[in-house]
Amino acid sequence: MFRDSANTIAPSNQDSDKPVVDKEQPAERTPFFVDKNAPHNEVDFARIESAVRVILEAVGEDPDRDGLLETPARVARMYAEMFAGLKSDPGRHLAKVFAEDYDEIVLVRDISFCSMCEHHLLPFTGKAHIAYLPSGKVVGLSKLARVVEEVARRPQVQERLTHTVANLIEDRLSARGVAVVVESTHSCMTMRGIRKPGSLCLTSAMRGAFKTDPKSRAEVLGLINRAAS
Ligand SMILES: Nc1nc2c(ncn2[C@@H]2O[C@H](COP(=O)(O)OP(=O)(O)OP(=O)(O)O)[C@@H](O)[C@H]2O)c(=O)[nH]1
Ligand SMILES: [Zn+2]
Repeated sequence: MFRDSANTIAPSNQDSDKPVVDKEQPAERTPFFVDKNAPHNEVDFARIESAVRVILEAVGEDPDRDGLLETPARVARMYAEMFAGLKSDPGRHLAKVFAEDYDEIVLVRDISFCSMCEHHLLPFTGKAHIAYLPSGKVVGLSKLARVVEEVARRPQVQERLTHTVANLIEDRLSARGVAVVVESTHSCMTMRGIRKPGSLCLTSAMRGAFKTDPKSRAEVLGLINRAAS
């Protein structure tokens, strides 16, 4: 992330204590924080907006009442954000690697994510833990979180999220082993339907040595499950 200079506030002038906005900045401004690597997906805003109007009418609401006037546009923006990873290639984050003579476990734990259940279009949120056994090259740690973030931004089931991340890391890093464990709460099980707040869904995908060698598997699961110190 970086701070966009176009959005900086000029120092106070002598007449007022209030900061003044730099006159040089363009009328159309980019967001204050811009993450150039964030996933991006164009959605059809107009169609989402008209669909949301239809849904509001169908549930007995008046989409023209004050409080709901901007709701269709808000929902369209929300879907653009929630589904930003739909057409992107999350593997691109694993393209830059560093040669490193290290062949033990690399684990990034507790990567928070928010995804969307494809059955109900309700969020499921939780944490992903990613471990791999490098084969001569390592990747920047943040890139593992970027992969999770991007794969999460799709409508899906947790199982697919889990094995998609594992496959990407195995393929792109030629890792000797990959372990991905995902734990999350599904709103469709807590807010509606069976209504079981507190229920947790755990999924795992093991590849290479973590799948075939019980000792490696036990070691990585021990690290993942280790209580935070
Ligand atoms: N395997 C799996 N199931 C999921 C996931 N997210 C939601 N589900 C389940 O998808 C199922 C959809 O079941 P359906 O019977 O088609 O839909 P439903 O009548 O709304 O189901 P209920 O939630 O039981 O009311 C439900 O059991 C959900 O709990 C997921 O990530 N993985
Ligand atoms: Zn669901």
